[in-house]
Amino acid sequence: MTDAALTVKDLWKIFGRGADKIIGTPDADLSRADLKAKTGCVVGVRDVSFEVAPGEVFVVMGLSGSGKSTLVRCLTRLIEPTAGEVVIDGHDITKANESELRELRRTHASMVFQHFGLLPHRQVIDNVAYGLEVRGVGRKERREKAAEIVDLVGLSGYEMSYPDQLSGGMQQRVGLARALANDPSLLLFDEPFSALDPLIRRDMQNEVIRLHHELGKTMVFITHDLQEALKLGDRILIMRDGEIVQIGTPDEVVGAPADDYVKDFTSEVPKSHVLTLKWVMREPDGQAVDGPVLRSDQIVRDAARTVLDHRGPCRVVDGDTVVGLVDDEDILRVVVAEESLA
Ligand SMILES: Nc1ncnc2c1ncn2[C@@H]1O[C@H](COP(=O)(O)OP(=O)(O)OP(=O)(O)O)[C@@H](O)[C@H]1O
Repeated sequence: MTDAALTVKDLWKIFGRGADKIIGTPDADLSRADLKAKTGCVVGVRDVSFEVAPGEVFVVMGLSGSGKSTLVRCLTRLIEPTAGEVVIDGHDITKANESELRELRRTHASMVFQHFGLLPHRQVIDNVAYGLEVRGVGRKERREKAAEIVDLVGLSGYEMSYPDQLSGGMQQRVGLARALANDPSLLLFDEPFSALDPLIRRDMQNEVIRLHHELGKTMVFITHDLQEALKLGDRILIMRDGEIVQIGTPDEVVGAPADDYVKDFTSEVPKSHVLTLKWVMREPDGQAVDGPVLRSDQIVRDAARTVLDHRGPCRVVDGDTVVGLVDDEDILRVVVAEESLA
């Protein structure tokens, strides 16, 4: 038993007839293309395991067709997994019967979709209150709760509007409010901002960050956009052909990409915005050093001014221990590499 908010163990989804007979046979080791050619079945998710800690923002990213949507839908059995285990908040989703599953979806895991899925004939307030209504919460109480959440997502004044009177960004705020109204322990986002204009999209990302600070909910966020993943994620799972290629913090994914697929994703990222000093520092050489002391988990860009303003190397610490030194050259190496990309 772990205290993870979400545990996914040996999860498989194979689409097609006879899919459940493939796992455990040599055919399960075939590549996606070979399995399709031999059996007609398509691997959506292949033997995926990971844990998400309470309060963590866990991003799943990969190119189109890599299996992100299938994975997130398997978490609440909107798609039935072929094999494996999913435990949310101590509840084994894979063993739940229909009514337990409905209850789990209502109270433990809410989903925000790209196509908002709002009820067009209902006002904002009743869209947000819908989940509470289904749970049998009385009209007065659910409207009060919904009004609170509408305010929380910045939609005060629009309670009585209908979805088609709102912009895409605002509709997605309603989607977010509706998911939050159930007070779930886990929020699942399936590419929620992909259809929005870049500026609105940025606003919504900031909104998610703000809500996360305020509410501390555990989040699983699907995206194909690395910038979005780096901005939001405490950790990022990178998928290809249904499989995990790498799981790491943003600086690990950028600083030590697992293979060329990940390297390709990260090659255009401004490294100084993501890498921490840990990735650029040198070994301490035993010489006495004075001046500024910086934390190893500080982002290079944020530390740059201090380092560049100081003559000679600065100490980098982990707690009380000096773990390295950085000087102008170490900082400039990252920044100059970045400029050569531009
Ligand atoms: N119902 C289905 N039947 C057969 N194959 C499917 C089905 N749903 C998805 N697939 C296949 O499973 C693989 C993973 O698809 P999935 O939609 O999960 O990828 P994705 O990473 O979410 O892509 P996108 O970003 O385009 O949504 C793809 O090869 C897809 O064609």
